[in-house]
Amino acid sequence: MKIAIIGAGNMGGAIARGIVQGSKVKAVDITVANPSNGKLDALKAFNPEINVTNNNQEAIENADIVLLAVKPWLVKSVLENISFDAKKQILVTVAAGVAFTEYCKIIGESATIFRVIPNTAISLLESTTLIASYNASKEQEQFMLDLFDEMGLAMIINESQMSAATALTSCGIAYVLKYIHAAVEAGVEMGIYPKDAQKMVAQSVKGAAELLLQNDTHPAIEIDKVTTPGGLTIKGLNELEHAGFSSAIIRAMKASR
Ligand SMILES: NC(=O)C1=CN([C@@H]2O[C@H](COP(=O)(O)OP(=O)(O)OC[C@H]3O[C@@H](n4cnc5c(N)ncnc54)[C@H](O)[C@@H]3O)[C@@H](O)[C@H]2O)C=CC1
Ligand SMILES: O=C(O)[C@@H]1CCC=N1
Repeated sequence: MKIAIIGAGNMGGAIARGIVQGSKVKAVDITVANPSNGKLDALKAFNPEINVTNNNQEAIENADIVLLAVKPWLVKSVLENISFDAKKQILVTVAAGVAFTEYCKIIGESATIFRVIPNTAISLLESTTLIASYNASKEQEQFMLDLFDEMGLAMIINESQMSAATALTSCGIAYVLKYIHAAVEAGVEMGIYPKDAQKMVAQSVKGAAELLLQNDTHPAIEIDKVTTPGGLTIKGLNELEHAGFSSAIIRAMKASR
């Protein structure tokens, strides 16, 4: 299985590195294309067996999968400037907010296409990756699921849920980081060194996530375990709600759909 990745940025670069560390595709079978050399040089330094090029057409020659990792507004021009073979090749795209119908207009309705939305934790193989398919067989879906499962947790969903799920996971990681940033600032104001505060908060967030993932419980049950009647936590929780915390999160998620 040969994969061409067009665009070596945050997503394309991290996916190339992630695939190399997995078991599904060999480094020699990956070719990454990017207009400038800096990111390609970094990939070569990571694993010299990865092929790199400045030429998108050269990258996709002989590829079974063409993975598009450019900004959404470049998708059309990049696809129009390569000779993608919809009979032989599978298109995988990470562009957020670009529907299957848009790709069909360029490469035809019979093409097999996957929309894949990772988040930036893919660089640590800790992504939540959403996958929607168009014209794909069960075997092709399973391959994509297995490929991205090696870079975190991958889930197959319908395209109709892609925008909402992207808000929760791919945009959502930024909202979690925003919470961490704010909590660290609170720690600094209360006299804790930023580095210490960041460790404390980040590990607390990791612990909270693990409680839910490993115990499969509800957040309210875990919150109840923390909250002593008349104690410290309830004072802070009520402050959060007076300031509209839950409402702000819900509005943020809905705004980024
Ligand atoms: N950053 C994120 O958290 C996520 C991004 N996405 C999607 O991933 C896509 C890429 O985003 P990032 O990796 O963050 O952007 P980026 O800007 O880091 O990477 C894009 C890369 O494409 C290259 N490029 C530009 N024009 C090109 C061309 N004509 N041919 C080949 N390569 C070209 C750029 O040099 C750059 O290295 C976007 O469509 C975005 O919607 C999806 C999920 C999460
Ligand atoms: O902000 C964005 O549009 C991209 C897609 C999801 C995460 N980052």
